[in-house]
Amino acid sequence: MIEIRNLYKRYHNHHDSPWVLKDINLTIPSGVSVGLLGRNGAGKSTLLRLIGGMDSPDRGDIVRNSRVSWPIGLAGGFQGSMTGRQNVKFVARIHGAEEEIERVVREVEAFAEIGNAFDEPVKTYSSGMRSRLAFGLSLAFDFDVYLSDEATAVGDRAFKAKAKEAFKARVGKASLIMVSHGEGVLREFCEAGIVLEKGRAQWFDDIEEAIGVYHQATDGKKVEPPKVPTSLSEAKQQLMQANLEFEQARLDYQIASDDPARNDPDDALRWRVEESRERMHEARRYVQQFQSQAKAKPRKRTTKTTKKTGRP
Ligand SMILES: Nc1ncnc2c1ncn2[C@@H]1O[C@H](COP(=O)(O)OP(=O)(O)OP(=O)(O)O)[C@@H](O)[C@H]1O
Repeated sequence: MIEIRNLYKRYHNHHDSPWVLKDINLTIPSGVSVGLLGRNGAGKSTLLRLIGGMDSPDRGDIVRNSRVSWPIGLAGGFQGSMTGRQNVKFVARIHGAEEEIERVVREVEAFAEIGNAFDEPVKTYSSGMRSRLAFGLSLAFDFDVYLSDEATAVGDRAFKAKAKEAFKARVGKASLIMVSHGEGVLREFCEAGIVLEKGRAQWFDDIEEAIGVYHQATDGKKVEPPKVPTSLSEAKQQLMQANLEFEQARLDYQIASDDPARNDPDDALRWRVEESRERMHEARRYVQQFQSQAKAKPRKRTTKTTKKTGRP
């Protein structure tokens, strides 16, 4: 269980600087995976860092009765002049896993899949390679609660799939507190949700309810959880809708990318494109499934009957 009591946080220590988080009171039960939602700048990463003990609150307390990870994939802590292998050994040693160093190194090397670069200095890595190393490192240790800040957004499709599998393998043994703009990812991994709005936090036992409240607060939209189609025509209708949503998301992303005032479209737009593409693929799979079922079904033989006798 993690208890957060009367927590306040702001970044500049003069009195008129705004509170990023004010008077947060939450109890996160053991074994419950939680999604953190809120618009850009709402304080999600700040809260996650505070829970992980990487930063301290201005007021209030966080009581952790379980082993809590650092945010998965946090790549900032590596020593640039040391190789990936040396960094991993170093962390394993300070984490008190002296007798397990070889296992940790093996697991991180296998997970990160960065080839010979594992023995090159980390300062030569791309940000994706750093994230892979950091992701592998977090997962090589057993925690009761893993913290994840957009960690599933790292890497290409294959790596994302692998990251998801790694998370799934831990469900049951450990829980997650996850920040993501990807609602599909939150639905997949979290049961409960916390919505941050104007420095305050609201707890929901059901992630679906949290997603609904978040949308209501940000864009006034009512969202429905994705439905499994029950017929070919329903599947086709969903595919048409998914195509439209994908095109719209792509257009919004393109407009934001072309806008010289924004140097980078935000994560929320990127996630919308990714997720609507996923939904489109899924909708297409359902259509194909119904079509092949229809083909496989033996057609009912219609036997002609004569009107008068009723006999064939
Ligand atoms: N190190 C820092 N120094 C000063 N201000 C900061 C720092 N980190 C975050 N902030 C500010 O605190 C607020 C909350 O930031 P935070 O990154 O926690 O939000 P977030 O909800 O995770 O946002 P996003 O969805 O954009 O990642 C923002 O206004 C941000 O500018």
